[in-house]
Amino acid sequence: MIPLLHDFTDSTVLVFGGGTVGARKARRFAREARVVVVSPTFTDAEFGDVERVRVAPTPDKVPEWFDRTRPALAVAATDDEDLNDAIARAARERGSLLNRADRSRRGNESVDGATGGERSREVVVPATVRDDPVVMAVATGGRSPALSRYLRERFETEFAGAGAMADLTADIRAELRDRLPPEKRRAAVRAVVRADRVWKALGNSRTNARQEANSVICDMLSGGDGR
Ligand SMILES: C[C@@]1(CC(=O)O)C2=NC(=C\c3[nH]c(c(CCC(=O)O)c3CC(=O)O)Cc3[nH]c(c(CC(=O)O)c3CCC(=O)O)/C=C3\N/C(=C\2)[C@@H](CCC(=O)O)[C@]3(C)CC(=O)O)/[C@H]1CCC(=O)O
Ligand SMILES: NC(=O)c1ccc[n+]([C@@H]2O[C@H](COP(=O)([O-])OP(=O)(O)OC[C@H]3O[C@@H](n4cnc5c(N)ncnc54)[C@H](O)[C@@H]3O)[C@@H](O)[C@H]2O)c1
Repeated sequence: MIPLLHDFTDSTVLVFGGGTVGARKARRFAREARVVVVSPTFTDAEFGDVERVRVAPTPDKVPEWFDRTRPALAVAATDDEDLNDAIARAARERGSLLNRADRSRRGNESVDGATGGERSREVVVPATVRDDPVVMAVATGGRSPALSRYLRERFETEFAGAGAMADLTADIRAELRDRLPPEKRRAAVRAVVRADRVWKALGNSRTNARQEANSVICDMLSGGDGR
């Protein structure tokens, strides 16, 4: 599987299942997509700004929900395996992406009678660290979601300030565009993102970080390594 970032603006995500997992997926996609959650019961957890439909479709009724909502992505998060299989079939037939919460992937093992190729529209939801405009995603091929979560927590601590660093270096790159030749400009930006003192300064204020970055660039241009 190859990670990609997908823009869900103006798209619909159809979630089946109103349990803890359905709520987590609904929250995740509601930041961008219109989300419809279909389930006979809804847990107390936060679902975000979503449309809830309180029904329990049988497998033969699932395609109607796809026709009604035309989802870019469907999430099968019910505790009913036959229903999750029907959701997977409908997603394949209608050309929607599919996220199955009830199956970790083990090689090409058959799921709902699908062959490896037929699972080509399946997606895994990774553990995600977001510090806009930076996003980091972790997956384990479905083998160990607990490890994904642990690594995500480590990244959150280790890379605090990454969003601010992206903004800072974007500004620097724009300002150096007319002042340095491309090779030197790239070297300057690389020196800044690698400089511990800039990361430390980002924890205090952006003004400090900018000053540290300028000094790293001066050092670099005069032959030092900038750290
Ligand atoms: C990353 C994250 C994103 C999210 O869901 O938002 C996510 N699971 C998270 C947490 C988590 N899930 C589970 C535990 C308990 C510990 C454990 O079992 O490991 C914990 C940890 C916890 O809760 O602490 C149990 C579990 N998960 C799946 C199954 C079914 C199965 O394996 O058959 C079962 C067993 C059910 C059972 O039998 O009990 C399946 C999937 N879970 C995935 C994603 C996909 C694979 C991602 C990958 O490749 O790593 C995949 C395949 C499908 C999907 O959902 O996309 C989110 C962390 C968010 C965060 O905190 O950052
Ligand atoms: N991806 C993950 O991280 C993860 C974690 C734990 C469990 N799981 C798997 O995901 C499934 C869901 O987990 P959960 O903890 O949210 O379970 P849960 O039992 O809390 O929730 C299941 C939901 O499905 C709903 N449902 C039942 N029949 C339905 C129907 N016909 N149509 C629509 N909705 C229906 C139930 O009302 C309930 O809201 C589990 O069965 C498990 O296999 C995945």
